[in-house]
This record gives sequence, C-alpha cells and structure tokens, in this order.
Amino acid sequence: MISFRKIKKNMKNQKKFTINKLDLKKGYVYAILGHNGSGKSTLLKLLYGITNFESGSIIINKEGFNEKIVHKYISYHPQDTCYLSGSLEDNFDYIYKYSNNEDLLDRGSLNELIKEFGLEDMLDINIKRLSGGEQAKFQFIRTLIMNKECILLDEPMASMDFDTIRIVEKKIKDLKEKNKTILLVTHDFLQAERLSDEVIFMQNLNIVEKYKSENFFKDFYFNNNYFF
Ligand SMILES: Nc1ncnc2c1ncn2[C@@H]1O[C@H](COP(=O)(O)OP(=O)(O)OP(=O)(O)O)[C@@H](O)[C@H]1O
Repeated sequence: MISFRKIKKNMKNQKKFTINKLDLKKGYVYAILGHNGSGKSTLLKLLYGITNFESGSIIINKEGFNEKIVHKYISYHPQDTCYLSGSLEDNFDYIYKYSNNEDLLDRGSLNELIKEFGLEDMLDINIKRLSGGEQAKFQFIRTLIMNKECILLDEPMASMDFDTIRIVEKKIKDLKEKNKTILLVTHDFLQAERLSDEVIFMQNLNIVEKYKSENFFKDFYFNNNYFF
C-alpha cells in the first residue's frame, strides 16, 4: 500500500500541485487521466523521488519514503526514452553489470522479452539510431526486468504500433495477476477502460477524484460536460 497525505508542491507561476489523500493498493491497475499539463507525470515523479515537494508525506508499505525504499519497491518508465551511449545490447549489459537490484530478472527472461518485442536483430545497432517505437520497446523491457512491486508507466505506448500495444497491454494484465501495482499515464481512454481497476482523474495540478473504472466510464466520462 502506498499513501500520499497532504502533499503540496510549488510549481511555476505560483501554482501548487496538491494531493490531499491518495491510497494505492497492491494488485491494482490505476489509469491516470487528464489534460496536458494537469500533473500526471508530476505525480509519478513525486512517487519515484525525482521531484521534491514542500510539505506532506508519502509512505510506501509502512516503511517511510527515501531513495532506498523507493528503489526497493518501484520501477519507473519516464515519458521520454532514456539510454546511455552504445548499442542496444550495451544498454542491456550496463544494467546487469552495474545494477545492484536483487529482484532483476535473469538474462534468460531478458532474451525472451527481446524476442517477444522483435528486437533480437537490432542488438548491435547504436541505440540512438533506433526508431522512436523501437526505443520505447527497449525502455518498456528495461522497466519489466527491474521486476518491482510497483511500476510507474508514463505513456509507454505513445509511439508503439498496434501489435506492440497488444503485447504491452497483455504484459500489464500479467503484472496485475502477479499482484503488482501499476500506475499508467495514458491519453487513450479506451485503453484505460480495458486495463484499469480505478481511474485517477487529474485537473489543474490536483486529483479531481479517484473512481472505480466502471463508474468513471459509465457515469463521469459520458455525463460530465467538462469533456465536450
Ligand atoms: N519541476 C517543475 N517545476 C515547475 N513546474 C513544473 C515542473 N514540472 C512540471 N511543471 C509544470 O507543471 C505542469 C504539469 O506537468 P506534468 O508534466 O505533470 O503534466 P502532464 O499531465 O503529465 O502533461 P502531458 O499530458 O502533457 O504529459 C505543466 O504545466 C509543467 O510545465
């Protein structure tokens, strides 16, 4: 269980990002929806500890909140692809060489994922020469092999093709079956409906409400003139 209480973060133009109360349960998929600039990425960055907040608290599994605890429980897929220099294979090798993550999936599992995502013939290519979608596949695989209890996904499918999206959606369902907690930022409402248990709806740097997905898509989404 992850709990946010009375979070306040100063943003640009004297605006404040706030979360009064938010509890995230194990084994749930949360879709984070909202307009551009509503604060979705900021929510993930706060939880991963890469942006600060002025007041309030985050507690992960009753253990508090610091870098060690974050890295024990959480993996993060940022909106932009991050990689180091060298080939695609080099970038996977760096993880096995330098990561001290005890949960890291083994090389066999990595190789299966590389095949499943069709990257096996691209391993020796300089990663910066790969297409946006191929780099996105790399980043998603990297997030999977971290093998953490809570997985933060910031628009992971934005540049993926239809077949790849199907694979990623299946992976997210499999992760849920393994009792992982997923926070998925997406602009695809149909995808959110397919995958999520609950919707966290954001507006103006606040969480408007957390809804059971069936209620959000049945009532709020269609009845709220905010959307039209
Ligand atoms: N560290 C920061 N300090 C001040 N303002 C910030 C900071 N990070 C983001 N912002 C601003 O806060 C707002 C929310 O940004 P955020 O990236 O969370 O939006 P988002 O909902 O993920 O948007 P999108 O759908 O476009 O990806 C934006 O207006 C952004 O410019």
